[in-house]
Amino acid sequence: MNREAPVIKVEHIRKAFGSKVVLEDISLEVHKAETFGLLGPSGSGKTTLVRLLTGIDEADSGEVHVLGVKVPKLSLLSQIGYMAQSDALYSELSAKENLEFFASLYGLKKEQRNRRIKEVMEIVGLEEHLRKRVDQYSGGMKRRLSLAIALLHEPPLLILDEPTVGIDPVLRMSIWKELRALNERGTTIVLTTHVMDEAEKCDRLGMIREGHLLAEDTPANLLRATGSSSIEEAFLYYGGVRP
Ligand SMILES: Nc1ncnc2c1ncn2[C@@H]1O[C@H](COP(=O)(O)OP(=O)(O)OP(=O)(O)O)[C@@H](O)[C@H]1O
Repeated sequence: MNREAPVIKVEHIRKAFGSKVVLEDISLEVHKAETFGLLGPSGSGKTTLVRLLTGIDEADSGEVHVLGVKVPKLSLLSQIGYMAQSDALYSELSAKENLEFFASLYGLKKEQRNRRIKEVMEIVGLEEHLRKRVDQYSGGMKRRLSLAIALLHEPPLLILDEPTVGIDPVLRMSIWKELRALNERGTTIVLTTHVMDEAEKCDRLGMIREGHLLAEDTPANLLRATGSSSIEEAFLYYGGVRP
């Protein structure tokens, strides 16, 4: 049992776009140094939920607290490394210039900035492409650069929207290793995925479908509770598909 105050506390949030309800009565907690995965099919509301956590969007009702502060709060942004699904990069600039821009935004001093740029580019395996313009990057390379930017200022909370889409299995494995190392150093991670084997790697999983949180527990407990042999089967169980 984790007795520290949760890093994220979501209470009964609801979000609609026009008449379409996208999230309905979602409550969950994420604790320090865990990796919490949001698993759900396309359109289930994962991106909407993580955007509410960052404060980019606001819920219609309910509350979100991050690191003890009610969201949205501008000062929280320096505490969060957010990797959006669509890459927010300056394509006419080099990777280095992009990283320098974000580093200055986060107030990193020159020495720290240079050290971190080197470190994060090594983590994502792009150190050889530092000076290349982003418009010459492949889709997967852009994803990796976006992840590097999210890691740049060593935030205590990482919110990653589909971080490994378009990334090859070898690099994906090394990124997971790095995420684990970050956990061990105290970083809390929330990520979205619809890849089942990736979901299994999370400490806890929230299964989301059509804006409802179907279940939330460790992968092992979800398997046990549903008598499933795979996370995919457990997801189908909670979704009402019983073999
Ligand atoms: N700004 C918006 N205006 C209107 N509808 C929106 C908006 N943003 C999201 N939606 C709708 O909300 C629903 C949930 O979208 P969301 O992007 O959160 O899903 P997702 O689970 O992240 O999907 P994916 O895995 O494909 O990214 C979808 O039906 C989407 O069309």
